[in-house]
Amino acid sequence: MPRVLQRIVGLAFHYPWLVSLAMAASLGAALASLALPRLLGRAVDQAHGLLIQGVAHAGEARHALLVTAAFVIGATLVRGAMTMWSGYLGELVSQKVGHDLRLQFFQQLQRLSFGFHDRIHSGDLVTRGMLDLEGARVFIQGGLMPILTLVLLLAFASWQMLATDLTLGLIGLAFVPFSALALGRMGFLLRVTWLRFQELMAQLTLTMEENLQGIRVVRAFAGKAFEMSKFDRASVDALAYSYNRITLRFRAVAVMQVTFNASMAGVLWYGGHKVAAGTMSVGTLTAYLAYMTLLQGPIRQIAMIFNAAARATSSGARVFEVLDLEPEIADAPDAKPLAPAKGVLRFESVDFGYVPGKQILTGIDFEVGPGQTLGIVGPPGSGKSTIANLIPRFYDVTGGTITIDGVDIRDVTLPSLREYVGLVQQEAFLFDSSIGHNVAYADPWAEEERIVGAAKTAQIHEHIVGLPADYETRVGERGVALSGGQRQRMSIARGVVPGPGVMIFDDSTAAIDAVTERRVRDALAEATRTKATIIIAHRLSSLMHADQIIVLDDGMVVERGNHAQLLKAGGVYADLYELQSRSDASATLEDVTLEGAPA
Ligand SMILES: Nc1ncnc2c1ncn2[C@@H]1O[C@H](COP(=O)(O)OP(=O)(O)OP(=O)(O)O)[C@@H](O)[C@H]1O
Repeated sequence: MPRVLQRIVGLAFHYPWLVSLAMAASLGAALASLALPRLLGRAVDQAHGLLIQGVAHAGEARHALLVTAAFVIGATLVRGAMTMWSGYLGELVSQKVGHDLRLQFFQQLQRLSFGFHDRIHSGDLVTRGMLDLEGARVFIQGGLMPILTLVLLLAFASWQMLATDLTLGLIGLAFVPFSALALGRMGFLLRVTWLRFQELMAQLTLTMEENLQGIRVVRAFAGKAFEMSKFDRASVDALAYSYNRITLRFRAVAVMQVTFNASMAGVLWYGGHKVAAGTMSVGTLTAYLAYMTLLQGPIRQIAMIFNAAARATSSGARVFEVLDLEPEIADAPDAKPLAPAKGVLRFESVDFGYVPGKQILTGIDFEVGPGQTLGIVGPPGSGKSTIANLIPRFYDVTGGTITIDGVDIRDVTLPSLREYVGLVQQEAFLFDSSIGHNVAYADPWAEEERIVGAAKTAQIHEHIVGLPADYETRVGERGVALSGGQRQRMSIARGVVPGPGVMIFDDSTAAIDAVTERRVRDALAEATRTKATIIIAHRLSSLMHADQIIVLDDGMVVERGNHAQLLKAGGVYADLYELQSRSDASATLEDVTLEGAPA
């Protein structure tokens, strides 16, 4: 059995009692089924006896026939009840395993580092967590549970047929090698087909997800036809693989059915001759045929089991591939919770690259203590957000160190570090939940006054109280009911609630108008009075009050000082300030470089 299937079976055995009961019920169903051919054979012989003996022993024979008939009914009832129980318990176990796997998968997605999420698209992960996981789950009820009944039925019926009459038994089982060959071929090809099908489903999910997220862009740029053709291509390919799968399955079923029917005809022909010659009773031949009929259902089912096994092998491999990953960023074995004394954040010769061989940051040095503000400015792509991502250890530095009060952040536990570092990101993502829940996301037990206080700091309180259910108002999917600036202010409020020791604002006021931004800034200055604060911005008015400003270019610090010192130095910062205060407040350092120094 492939390792993936062994693992799935292992998961089912986390419920040993349920599995044992289901197996016992399967066993009961198989035994009851196996009793039927013999009973039927006996009934035929008894009826035949009644026919040839005439009235001589009619009462006795009729009684015997009735007893056999009662046994047939009893065996049928037992088989029905046991089949129902094994089906019910099998489904129960598989649902429990599905639930466990879903939880493990979701937990793993939370554990895995940003580097992993950069590499694998969320659409692919959604497919693995839903469709592939389902493929692994259904193997338990559709593959593992019926297998015991099938093996028992096949083994016992074959043995009975061979033991009663070897030649007739061999004729009856002649279909087995052909069926095994057809099944083996089908199983191998199906595994490949299922894998490709799952990959295509991931591609479809990805396209659909991207389209829903970017529906405004698609509509604005009339991209409907292009997106439709992209989706259609993947969908047509997936359909082709589905056809391929169905064809493979039905081809194998056809081989099995034809060879089975040929064997059955052989049994009738050879057995008929024996009955005619008086060397076999009609009842024995009937029992033979009944055994073969009994095998017909399982043989059809075997094709389905092979299909379920092939699907589970490819689907399970995709699920376990994610579950087996170790997060690149994890607590060191001897990590201790962060216990900051003063709360001084220091970058010492920090180098970083997202991928090997492509350096993004080089030799970054700075220090920011409690009550101090560091401003970071630089052209787009110069590495400002990357600096912000390194502080809560979304990624680890590739050179140098980041310390808090002299302790390397790689030596402290991740939860304590991330609790200590508050990051208000560029993209103001909001959950589909109430305003209050969104603001208090980092601390769901925050008292109302803290939530309201944070909203007031972010200058969004007035707007919230004007909404139909103020703090209970639901924010639409991804916060579409709010404007860009309102979402950014919500995001600032959310960053302020937990009251972390280091606050980082990554271009988090870009969508807010200049007047409101000034008010946010003043309120934030008060709220972050005792914290180490980092402000990343293109608009210099957002960070000119900072104690220290660093100017980044291509991942390196090219200028450093406070606003007055930088103006005096007359470098790119001074040029940008000139440009922004003269005309264009949204001008960036890229514009300065493009334009050259303003006149
Ligand atoms: N997850 C990532 N994987 C690989 N490269 C990345 C990743 N994120 C950013 N980069 C690259 O790192 C460089 C710095 O990006 P970063 O987002 O830090 O710039 P930035 O200065 O914040 O830009 P902006 O002002 O536009 O926000 C860019 O060249 C970018 O393409």
